[in-house]
Amino acid sequence: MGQPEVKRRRLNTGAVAGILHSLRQLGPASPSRPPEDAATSTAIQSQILSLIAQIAVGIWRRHASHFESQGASIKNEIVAKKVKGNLEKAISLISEIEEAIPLESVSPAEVETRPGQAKPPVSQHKNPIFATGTTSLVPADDISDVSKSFEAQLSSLMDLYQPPAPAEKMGCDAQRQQPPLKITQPIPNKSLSSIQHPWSKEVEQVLRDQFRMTQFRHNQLEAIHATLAGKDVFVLMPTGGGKSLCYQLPAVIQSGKTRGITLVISPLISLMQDQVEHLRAFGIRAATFHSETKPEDRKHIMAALQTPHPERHLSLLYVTPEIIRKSESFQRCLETLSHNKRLARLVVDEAHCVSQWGHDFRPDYKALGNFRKEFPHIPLMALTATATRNVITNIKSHLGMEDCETFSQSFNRPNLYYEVLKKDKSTVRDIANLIMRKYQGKAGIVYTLSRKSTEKIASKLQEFGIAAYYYHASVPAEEKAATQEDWQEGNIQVIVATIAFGMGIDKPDVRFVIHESIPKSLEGYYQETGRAGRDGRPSECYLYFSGSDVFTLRNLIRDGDGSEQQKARQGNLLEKAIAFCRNQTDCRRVEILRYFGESLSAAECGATCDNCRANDKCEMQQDFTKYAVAILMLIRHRGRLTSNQCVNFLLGRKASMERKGLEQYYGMAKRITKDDMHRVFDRLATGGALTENNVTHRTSQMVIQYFQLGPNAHALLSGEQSFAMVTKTRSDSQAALSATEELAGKPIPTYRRVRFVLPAKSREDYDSEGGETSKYFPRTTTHSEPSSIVSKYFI
Ligand SMILES: Nc1ncnc2c1ncn2[C@@H]1O[C@H](COP(=O)(O)OP(=O)(O)OP(=O)(O)O)[C@@H](O)[C@H]1O
Repeated sequence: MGQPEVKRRRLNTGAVAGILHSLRQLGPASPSRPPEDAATSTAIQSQILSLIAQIAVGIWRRHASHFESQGASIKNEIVAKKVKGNLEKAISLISEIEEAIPLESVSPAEVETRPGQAKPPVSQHKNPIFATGTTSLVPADDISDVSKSFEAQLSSLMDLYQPPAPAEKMGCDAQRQQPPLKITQPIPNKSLSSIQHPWSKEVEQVLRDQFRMTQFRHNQLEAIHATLAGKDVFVLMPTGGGKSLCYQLPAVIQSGKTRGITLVISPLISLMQDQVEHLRAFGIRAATFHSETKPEDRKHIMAALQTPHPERHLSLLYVTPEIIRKSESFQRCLETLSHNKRLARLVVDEAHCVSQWGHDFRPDYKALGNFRKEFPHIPLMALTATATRNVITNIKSHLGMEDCETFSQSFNRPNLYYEVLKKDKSTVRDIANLIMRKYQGKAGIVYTLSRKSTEKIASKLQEFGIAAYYYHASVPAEEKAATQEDWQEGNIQVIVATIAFGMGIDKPDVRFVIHESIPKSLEGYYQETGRAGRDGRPSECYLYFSGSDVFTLRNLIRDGDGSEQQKARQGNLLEKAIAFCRNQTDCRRVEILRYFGESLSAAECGATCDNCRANDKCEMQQDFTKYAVAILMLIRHRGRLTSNQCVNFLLGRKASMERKGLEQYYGMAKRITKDDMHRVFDRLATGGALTENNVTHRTSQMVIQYFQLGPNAHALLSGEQSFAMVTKTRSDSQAALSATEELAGKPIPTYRRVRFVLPAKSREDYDSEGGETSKYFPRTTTHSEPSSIVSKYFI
């Protein structure tokens, strides 16, 4: 029987228009909705609009040949309409494009034999939005790929847009049952009245009257309840998610299980001061205590802490970890506080600084490990926006809070677009053009590696007429504050900075973050890009990648003062960042989230990264079964292995592993790239063929990320299942990036032969994370464990 002919389906703009009509009917803020909903509604509408524009551009790209003459102008117009927020016009332009695309007949056989794609059922689309008239949907169609991801995102946005449920049905339980909210917006219509705790009423009142907020964001209330109940709490929230409220609000509650002062450890003096000013504006008593606090203020604070009711003088005290470590008189105050049962909790902000495994370890944070031993009954709260699973294990074990309540949230920042570009001699000019073309009057940050290059790039941008200014650790404090303020107020458009700039920045409308050079780790990259789009509106992140930057960073690590183990750790973080840059296949959003142990389907990216958007990819389905099985066999043989041990052995690279009995596997993957082998490994882990087992090393306290066989290993080992992976390359950029790869991809031994040592002067030119901190918390060589190999140079 002849198979029916199907037609490629187009995006149904009529249905899209229908959705927008319903959105308008729902209204931005109906009288029954609390005011915060208006912001939510606007943010959702703007995301829907952005999706529509992305689809339009996607369709245009895929069918550019049909619009030789008018294509570019239509695309530009759509982008312009998107910027102006004109929904109707954007939709009608999509229709115009659609009209120009002829429906093509495709035989099912052709659809089925397309390489690298699963067999699609030829059926009507399940979602009525996309099931149109008589035209059948062929999911393998490239347009429907776009519409599928659009559909997924749109339906989750529509879920957020549901009319409010009756107040009595909402409450703590109702909120817990909600799927994790990926957009960091206040949870709409959450009733506070049904929360049953002795402190519930007071919490509600303080939120409204003192913090002047109407809603809690995702996990805030849960974290507050847990700490008020005297439990240890670990809060993982994306940048800008609202971590501060989780400890600031409980600090003023009188009806919790623990009373008195909330002690907050924070790594940056300027950050503390901002927080204290903010709290004082709300009428909350707060103070800072650090190396620069005037003696009379210190005396005053310490006297207050020793009174029977210190909370009458202070609710929150922000201190640097260095004070906890060094000041004996402060230690005595803490003992008195604890003895008087007036130390309500210890809060460790930016808790990733505790972990030597993380990207921004601070030796002074290490001393916090003693707190639990000295004050076993004081509840702890640790908060961070960037921590991989093993860093989390490390922080908890170091602070002695393994049994804490953990509140984690998706790290996904759906409004951010990610793109990696090739860096060459004209990069600064390209950056200037990009800013002038796309970001007229919009704020942004350009990150670069060295202090000198911040100054050079800023002056180059100024030559183009861009209001740019530099910022790095050795800029005098007053100038730094003035630069930040000017940028915050819009007098400076672009800050060109080392990583010294950023911690604690709460500017909502940063529209772009450009990395002019590769970041030292993906945690750093996530944190730095996280400064864009805190208002939830679409914003872009560009990273310029070059082999010479990799070369510089590898040498900085190699020539650092740390132990071999520490260098290996720093090297590992950098290698992951390099692999991310060189990857032209996988969705960048998926890769970032995978790094933090979170899984997301590429469809959910909705073409908001360069790899998902690229239409010049050449796809190939490759069978990697023998390599996947080899990984599993090695791990079965050894019980557990790290991904590097395993991959290096198969690649035939220097491996510490005993080869006896495993000779057949050593070097068997020589022809495969290291990145592809890591991709195979990662996919086995996400597919359940491997399971992660993080182990804290007893003596060094390092967390080692081991992998063991997982429940789905058997199917591969028994030959029941094969393992294929799509490899894609991008035709134009491939040549360009592989040229840089030639340098970047070279193993370290090559550099050893041509020993390259950065002159000491140039090493000083690089900043560590929170470069300002180094000034206040000098990391001297007397410390046995330097904070970070790279940062050692910069202090
Ligand atoms: N429930 C809420 N309702 C409205 N605004 C809120 C709420 N919670 C926090 N905010 C606001 O959100 C912004 C970000 O909060 P906050 O500075 O605590 O984020 P963060 O998680 O510490 O971010 P980062 O990791 O980047 O420092 C602040 O302006 C804060 O006032």
